[in-house]
Amino acid sequence: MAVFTEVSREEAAALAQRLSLGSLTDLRGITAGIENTNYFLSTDRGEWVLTVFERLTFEQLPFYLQLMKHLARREIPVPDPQADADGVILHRLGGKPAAVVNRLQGRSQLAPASWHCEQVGRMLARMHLAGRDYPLHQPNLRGLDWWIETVPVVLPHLAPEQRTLLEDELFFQRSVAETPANEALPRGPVHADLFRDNVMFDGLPGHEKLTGFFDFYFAGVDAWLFDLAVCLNDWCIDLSTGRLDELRAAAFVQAYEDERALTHDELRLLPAMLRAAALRFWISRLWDFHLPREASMLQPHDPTHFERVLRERIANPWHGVS
Ligand SMILES: Nc1ncnc2c1ncn2[C@@H]1O[C@H](COP(=O)(O)OP(=O)(O)O)[C@@H](O)[C@H]1O
Ligand SMILES: N[C@@H](CCOP(=O)(O)O)C(=O)O
Repeated sequence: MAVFTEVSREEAAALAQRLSLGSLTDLRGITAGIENTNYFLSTDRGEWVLTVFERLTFEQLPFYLQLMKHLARREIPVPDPQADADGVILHRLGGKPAAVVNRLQGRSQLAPASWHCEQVGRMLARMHLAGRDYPLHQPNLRGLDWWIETVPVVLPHLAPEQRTLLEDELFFQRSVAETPANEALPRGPVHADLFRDNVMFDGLPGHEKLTGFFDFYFAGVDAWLFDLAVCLNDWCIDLSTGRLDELRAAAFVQAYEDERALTHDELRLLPAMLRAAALRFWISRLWDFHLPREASMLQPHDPTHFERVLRERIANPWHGVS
């Protein structure tokens, strides 16, 4: 259950009115999600999602909300934060930060085929290009510095062969990070967590169309290739073995490249970046699993999945579409 902060109908109606969204007709708590309180808010003018932020602060939120606004203005289908008459998009409910965004239609595609991957790949590249002139800056807070800080915290909970893998991979990634090729990678705002459950599709089975990307609260400025690698590891994978599914991966990358061709350095670093993306989520899942935060209400994700993916990416490097 992900309603940590109760919002009354009166509070929601007043906020909807202030944002010129019409008269409230329905307010329903959303059970999915682990970080924030989310409600579907309906008015006589449409459907919206009201989020009360439980972890992110008033100081941190402008980077994420303004990024969504920036992308929405450039016709990337992402939730568009609604402004009041003064242009303010960050609101306050129960003393906590809150936002209202438009509701994306449809549902997540949890068993994607090539045509879903193509649509996500194409839109990912468009999103990267649309973010080039985004003026705010925040690093990827789950990047290399965070791995260096967190690996020693999780190591004591691991078996000897897992420790070796984790330490060796961190060493490898630190060396890659210092190379000129890595420094030359094109960068900009990235979603950094664009898994299947953060994308919506709508339409009849077999004919689904992408309706949007959401949950931008791990976004930051990083290499575009990192975003691509995170997606390949989730959208184009055989979940039981961790192997990349060549067909879906090729469809994803080709569609991405229809919008933006990968550079020579990106192609060269793709195998290392697929390892980096697996490492990132192995570390965060280990951290959630062994050091659960007090407020966490849901079962942590299985860390062994990303350990398997990492071993697989090391054993069978994937160099992209030839
Ligand atoms: N803009 C949106 N449009 C449609 N559904 C949304 C939107 N934002 C969130 N949701 C729904 O709410 C659920 C929880 O959102 P999520 O961002 O994953 O929460 P949390 O930040 O708590 O992890 C999603 O799985 C999705 O079903
Ligand atoms: N995608 C990550 C978890 C991030 O949490 P989210 O539910 O907010 O997307 C993972 O699978 O480990």
